[in-house]
Amino acid sequence: MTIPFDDLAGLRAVLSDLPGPDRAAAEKAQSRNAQLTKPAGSLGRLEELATWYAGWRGTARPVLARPQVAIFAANHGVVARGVSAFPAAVTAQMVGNFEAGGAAVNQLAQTFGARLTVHALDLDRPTRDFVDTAAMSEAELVAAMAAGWAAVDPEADLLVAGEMGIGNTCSASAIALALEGGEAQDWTGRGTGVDDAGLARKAEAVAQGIARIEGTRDPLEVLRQLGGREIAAMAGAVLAARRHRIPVILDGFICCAAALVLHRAAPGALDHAVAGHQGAEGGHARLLERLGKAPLLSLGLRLGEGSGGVLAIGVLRGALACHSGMATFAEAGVSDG
Ligand SMILES: O=C(O)c1ccc[n+]([C@@H]2O[C@H](COP(=O)([O-])O)[C@@H](O)[C@H]2O)c1
Ligand SMILES: Cc1cc2nc[nH]c2cc1C
Repeated sequence: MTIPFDDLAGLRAVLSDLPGPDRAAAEKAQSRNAQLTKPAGSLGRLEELATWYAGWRGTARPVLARPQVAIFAANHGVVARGVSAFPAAVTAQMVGNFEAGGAAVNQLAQTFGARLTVHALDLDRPTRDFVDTAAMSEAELVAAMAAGWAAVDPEADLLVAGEMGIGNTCSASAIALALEGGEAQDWTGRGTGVDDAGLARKAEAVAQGIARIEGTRDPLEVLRQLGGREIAAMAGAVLAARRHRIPVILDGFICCAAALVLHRAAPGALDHAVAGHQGAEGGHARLLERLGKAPLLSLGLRLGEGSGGVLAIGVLRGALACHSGMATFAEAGVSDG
């Protein structure tokens, strides 16, 4: 599908015209759920998950056939400030590892039957250091969001958006602080594992970046100012999924910061998304609260690369297998009470 925007005005137009779920399909799914051979409500959140998925796919008895995991990679100028435990070169090295099948997400995607696509975004051209200046120009922001949009397979029936980018927890923290307020420390965590001095440098970079753009509230402008490309691309991908009515499972802190931009830009923009997990990164739990999303899993992950979102495909698969495969009371000849 062609990309329906080539500038910020076009992006805003897309955000103001988001499709909703198929309510009739969701109602049919709800009524099927009520007839399945189990005490009402006994499958807990699996029941609402199946109904939610049915509504977005427009069918009362859906199956999950073509999940896609899209990983976006980019580099960050702010890394020069010593805000990560790893050097920027690791971003490109890990892209090679994804392509060779050697990363955690490769194993998880294979285990949960998802197709993995990897999208490296101008790795040789890091975004500018957001402490000093805007991370991206308008054209760069639009290009990164368009890359995210284009990465989504319109035939997919589930999207997990993931990322790889040394330094990107710093950028994600700054975005969260700009949009949600509070103190830099509230949103700044250890990322790949920085020590106390690194954590202090990181919180300082976040605070300075926010001071530089003081008063900027527009979510897309916050994203342009604070970067990075993979965060913008994830936002573009989640938006494209909405256009195709493809349900989304969100991953960790950085993915949720990308989602937050959409959430603040258009109320309800994340209705087609669930939170895959709550990770260990400082600020992720708070961010999920602000998104109004309860995580499906809580495993102490802080890897990124879509890992927690892919694990949650297993939960969704379980929910849909029960919903679409179970017998009704009438079919099984079981007394319904
Ligand atoms: O997803 C998360 O919550 C998460 C938490 C901590 C680190 N990461 C990953 O680690 C990298 C960013 O960490 P850092 O310390 O370089 O900012 C990036 O590649 C992320 O995928 C991811
Ligand atoms: C090795 C490594 C793998 C990653 N995967 C996602 N972020 C990462 C960061 C590092 C450092």
